[in-house]
Amino acid sequence: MGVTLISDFNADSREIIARLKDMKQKTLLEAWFMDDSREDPQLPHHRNPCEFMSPDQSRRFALEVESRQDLLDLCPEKVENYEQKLKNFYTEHIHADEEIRYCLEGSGYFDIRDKDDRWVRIWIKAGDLIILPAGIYHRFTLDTSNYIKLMRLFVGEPVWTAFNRPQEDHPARRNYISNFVQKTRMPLEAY
Ligand SMILES: CSCCC(=O)C(=O)O
Ligand SMILES: [Fe+2]
Repeated sequence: MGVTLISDFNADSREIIARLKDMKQKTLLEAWFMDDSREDPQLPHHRNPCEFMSPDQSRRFALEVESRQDLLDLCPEKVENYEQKLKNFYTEHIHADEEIRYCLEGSGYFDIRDKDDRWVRIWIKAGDLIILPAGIYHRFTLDTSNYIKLMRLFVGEPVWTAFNRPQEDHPARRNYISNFVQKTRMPLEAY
C-alpha cells in the first residue's frame, strides 16, 4: 500500500505539500528482490520463488520538503526524446540530494540496491510517495502499463544531475555508505 491517496490534484500544490509534510512516516511499498534476467525491464522480474521485502526491511523517513516541485507526465506522446529519457532513467545512478517522487497516476518501477548490492524492485502506484536517500544507487522504468504521472519534489534548489555508477568517491555516496548502509547492518534494536 502507498502512503496516502491525494485524488484532488487540482488543489493548490502547496496544500499537497503541506499534507505530505504531515505524514511522519512512510509505509512499506510493494517491493521485491529481483531476478538476474536482462530481459524486458518493464516486466516485474520476480525471483522464483518470489521474495518480497519484509516490513522490518523498510525504513522510516521524516519528510521535509519545500514548495518546489514539477510534474513529469511520462508517456511517448507527451515527452520529448522519450526513448532516450527512459534509457537514462534505467541507467544505474546516484544523486547528491534525496530523490522525492509522488505518483499521481499510472505506475512504474524504482529499483534500488540493497546493502548486499542486490536489486530491489519497488512498484509505485497512484498515491505512493517514495524518498530515496542521497547516494543510493537506483534506476527507474515504466511497467507494462507504459504510463506514469509523477510529482518531483525538491528540498531547496531543484537539482537534476545523475551520476552514473561507479561513484564510490562521490561525497553523497560516501555519506550514504557511512550513515545508512553501515546502520542497516546493525541489529534492528540498535535504532
Ligand atoms: C521518472 S523519475 C525517476 C528517475 C530518476 O531516477 C531520476 O529522475 O533521477
Ligand atoms: Fe534518479
